[in-house]
Amino acid sequence: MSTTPLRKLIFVTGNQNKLREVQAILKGVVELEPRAIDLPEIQGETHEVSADKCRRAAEIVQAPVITEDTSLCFNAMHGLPGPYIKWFLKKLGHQGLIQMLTGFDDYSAQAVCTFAYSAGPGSEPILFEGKCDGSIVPARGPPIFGWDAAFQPDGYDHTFAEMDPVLKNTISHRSRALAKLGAFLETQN
Ligand SMILES: O=c1nc[nH]c2c1ncn2[C@H]1C[C@H](O)[C@@H](COP(=O)(O)OP(=O)(O)OP(=O)(O)O)O1
Ligand SMILES: [Mg+2]
Repeated sequence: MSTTPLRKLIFVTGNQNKLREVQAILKGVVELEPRAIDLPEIQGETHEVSADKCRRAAEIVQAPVITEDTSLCFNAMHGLPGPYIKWFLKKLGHQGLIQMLTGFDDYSAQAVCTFAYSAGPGSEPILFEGKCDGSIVPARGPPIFGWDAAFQPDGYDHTFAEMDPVLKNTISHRSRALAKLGAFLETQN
């Protein structure tokens, strides 16, 4: 019985926690070559930020590449902070995120993950989006990965930070986006 060699792909990200999850989810599908480059990010909607990151990454590595951008969208705030969540979290912490919503009284939120694939420099990125509905809660669980401790997915009693990582990786925004990316990569050869 012959086995097809795994497809290799460069994943540009400055975030080790993302990388760990993506490697776990894509295990056996794609062999990732990580590049820890912190790409500049434009302002705009999530899909615009994602596509721009991928174009820049393809220029830098001069090869096929994937990048990813994650948004945390508060429904009460019509999707904000969205792609700017990194800076809100950095300045305000978990407690500040929930305080932002006390005036609205609506704590529902959506985690959105957008992968982008470019076949190389000058090749327009293709996007793969995954979403997970939930709510912003007082932080519970180890504060290891971003806002995981403050996000509780709908239908579960635990925050992402409290969950077994295997469970997070089966229900998360990231796993849903990667299911689409994986299916696309299967069609490429
Ligand atoms: O599943 C997640 N659970 C909790 N927090 C998360 C998750 N995924 C991203 N995050 C955090 C990281 C950063 O604070 C912001 C997204 O910003 P984002 O620009 O996509 O990530 P980043 O700058 O850390 O890495 P990259 O070099 O790939 O852009 O939300
Ligand atoms: Mg970033």
